[in-house]
Amino acid sequence: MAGRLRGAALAGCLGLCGTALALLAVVLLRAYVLRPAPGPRVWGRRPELGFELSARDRRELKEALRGAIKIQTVSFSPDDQNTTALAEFGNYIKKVFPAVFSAKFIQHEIIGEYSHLFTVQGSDPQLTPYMLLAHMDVVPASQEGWVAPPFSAEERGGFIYGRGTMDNKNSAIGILQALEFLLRKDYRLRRSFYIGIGHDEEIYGHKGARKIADLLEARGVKLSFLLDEGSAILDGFIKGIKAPVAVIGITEKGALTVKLSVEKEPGHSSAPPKETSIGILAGALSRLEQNPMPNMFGHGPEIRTLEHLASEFTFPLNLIMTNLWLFSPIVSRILQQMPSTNALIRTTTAITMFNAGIKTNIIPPSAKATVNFRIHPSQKAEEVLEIIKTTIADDRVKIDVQETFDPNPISPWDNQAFGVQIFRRTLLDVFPEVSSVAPGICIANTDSRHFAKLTDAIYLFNPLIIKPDDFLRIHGLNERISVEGYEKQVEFLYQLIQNSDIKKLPEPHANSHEL
Ligand SMILES: CCCCCCCCCCCCCCCC(=O)N[C@@H](Cc1ccccc1)C(=O)O
Ligand SMILES: [Zn+2]
Ligand SMILES: [Zn+2]
Repeated sequence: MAGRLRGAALAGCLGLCGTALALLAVVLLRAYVLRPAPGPRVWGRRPELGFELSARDRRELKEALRGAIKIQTVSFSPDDQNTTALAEFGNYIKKVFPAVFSAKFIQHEIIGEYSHLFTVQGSDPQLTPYMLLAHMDVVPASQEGWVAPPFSAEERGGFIYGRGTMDNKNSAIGILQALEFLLRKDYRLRRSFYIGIGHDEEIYGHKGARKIADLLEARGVKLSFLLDEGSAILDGFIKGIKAPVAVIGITEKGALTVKLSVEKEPGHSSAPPKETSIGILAGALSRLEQNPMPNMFGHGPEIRTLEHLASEFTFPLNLIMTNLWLFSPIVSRILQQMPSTNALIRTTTAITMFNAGIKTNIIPPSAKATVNFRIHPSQKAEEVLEIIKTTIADDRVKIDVQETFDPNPISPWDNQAFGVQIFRRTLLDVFPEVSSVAPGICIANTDSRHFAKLTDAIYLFNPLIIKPDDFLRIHGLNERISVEGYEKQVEFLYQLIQNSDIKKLPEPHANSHEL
């Protein structure tokens, strides 16, 4: 009997060890043998024109950006914009980019009073055009807390400081600068493209980008791809990855802004009711904050980001990332620890405004708050609204939806995706230190969502190397760009325009490490 028991225990143990070993074997096999091929391509041609800058070009490039930063194109709210500055910006680009404005094959139109649309006619009408998008308006900036005033464009230690240096005059001016340099070198464009520069991106883009999109749609335009702001070359954002990695947004989150309000009879504060409007609203807000929206890791493209970057991680994280089918619970717990990575895996909840009370001894008649949700790609606004109602669970709290839109559809990311291959090629040309290019999610919103009817290939990427510290400067204090970083951005755009002139993508080549 004892022998039989021992035998059974041994068999059980062997079974368990066997299962563990088999699991380990599968993990290793998947990690090292079954890794998906990155899909490299062989590109015969290099951009025709190299990006060599004279001292004069360098000065001109820097001063063009600095001049634009000094124009205070601030969007305060949908009905409060600095329209004088928006008009000045239009005059400014005309002055600074004479070749762009005088080329016979470039049509310039002003849309919605202040936005700009450039139609650059290439020599080959058979090639489907693409579009580069940017915006000129900026969010307000406080005067305090900056090392140099936010509209001074002061240069310090190799950086230009100012509102808009990263979001997003660097793109607006950078695109025009790249085209200006190409035109001055008599580059003959083959593929047509559009440049859109919106004037109200920071307040939803209804008068600028939306109108540009409507006009192009009415003209029957279809785009091979569209590139806008929204992600970057990330350096130090992800624990365990040392090298900078290019994460290109293939979708952006949706948004839902709700106004919550509670109305109550006012009265004398000496005999207060059990609950005031402020107390009731504060309770509702606290419930929203204490009960974050569900963790959706694995239901959206965030999992593809990690899979693409798996080989960038050091051991044993590389093993974990290659086997997310097994380790995703641990990974999702790690991701939710940092605000920027937490934003990738769930709909975020941000209480952004709170107003209540009129005098120290009056029971407040009303309390109001605004809560801004950014919706994970796997959810819809309607679903999020239901969760909000259930979480608040108090009929005294009135919920008004202010603005809402669902997440963008997911753009293609494969060997046939023209834009993706062009970005990869251009990154290789301009940022050789970047070894991985991965699809990702834009955690904020951009003007690009207005263009969904013109293309299914919308990509969000700024060719700038940014560190977590830089991310805090966007909409924050001391927004800045390094002069070198801006030169690289212009170089990227300069080469991207040339690379896009390719007729057809080269065939994938299994053994090449070019891309
Ligand atoms: C892996 C970790 C990921 C970290 C992400 C780092 C990404 C860095 C690039 C960030 C670019 C952000 C672009 C922001 C554009 C922007 O500010 N959009 C605004 C637009 C808007 C304005 C009013 C109301 C709704 C929406 C916004 O989203 O608030
Ligand atoms: Zn922006
Ligand atoms: Zn912004």
